[in-house]
Amino acid sequence: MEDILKLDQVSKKFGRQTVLKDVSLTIHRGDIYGLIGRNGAGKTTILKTIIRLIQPTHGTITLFGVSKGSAYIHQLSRTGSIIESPVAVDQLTARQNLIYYSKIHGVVDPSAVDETLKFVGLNATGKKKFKNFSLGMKQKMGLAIALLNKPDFLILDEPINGLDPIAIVEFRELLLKLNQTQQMTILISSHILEELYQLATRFGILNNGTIVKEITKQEFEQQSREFIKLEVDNPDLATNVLRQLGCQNFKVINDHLINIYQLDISNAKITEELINNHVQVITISREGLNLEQYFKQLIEGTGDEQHV
Ligand SMILES: Nc1ncnc2c1ncn2[C@@H]1O[C@H](COP(=O)(O)OP(=O)(O)OP(=O)(O)O)[C@@H](O)[C@H]1O
Repeated sequence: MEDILKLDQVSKKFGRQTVLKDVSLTIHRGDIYGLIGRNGAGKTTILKTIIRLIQPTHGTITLFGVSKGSAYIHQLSRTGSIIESPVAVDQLTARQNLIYYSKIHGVVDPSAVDETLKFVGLNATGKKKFKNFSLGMKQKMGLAIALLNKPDFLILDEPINGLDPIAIVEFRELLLKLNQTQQMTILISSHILEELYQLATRFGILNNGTIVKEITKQEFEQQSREFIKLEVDNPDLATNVLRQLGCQNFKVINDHLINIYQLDISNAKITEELINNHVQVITISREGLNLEQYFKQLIEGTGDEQHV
């Protein structure tokens, strides 16, 4: 699998504050990589070091196989980005902005402007100027500018922050389309886990400037799958009862605990059969982690329910 981006032990200090500590992460071609972290964790700093808005204090960043000098800058032309908030010219319309930025970026294909406007859904905004756009329109404008040169790698810093639920869905669909139809690799930072979960294929979890875990969505789903946690006085007898109930998929964890991964038999039925067979049920509960709980467990932090 081709690596699009690799950070190897990247650190960044601002004065005496260490903001990134030995950050290592890898993004493969075709990934939608969700960079998760609380406010101030260092997400924007990582993205800025990638696009060379700031220089790391230590470490190596390799983009499309290149890590140094003007060759790196050259590879940056294969990326598109929105860092912090989308930037466009206030006094210009959507179309005028795209014409302006296509000149700046040296985009030669004249059809790129209209195609891109249509793709992001800003083709009917007429004479409305960027300064009068809604936040959702501004994000789409930022995306359109980032897409003008048909990048292979898109870097987005909290692009859905502040968007209403419909705008979030629209934005998500645009990104999925880019990934699925144009094989665009996407790095997206966010602290809105639920949203990122629906989009990303891999996650990097950042806490206090350190990547504490990289995990694919598939691995996460395996680790977080629901199961029944059964605590009993006699696991040997309990497993016989489970088999009699037609349950094959369970694991004895220790001399009290059994995890049951087959969820088609109710807790009530299991409890009833165990009691009938003189097994004492100490506790029985459904377990499983969503991304938010997983994240909280990893960083052992606090936060509100939706946003960490
Ligand atoms: N140019 C700078 N000079 C000094 N400190 C900075 C600078 N840029 C960022 N920081 C500090 O680095 C830390 C990480 O900031 P960063 O913006 O990367 O976090 P973040 O994870 O993107 O947060 P948020 O979700 O709030 O955007 C913060 O403590 C911030 O104050």
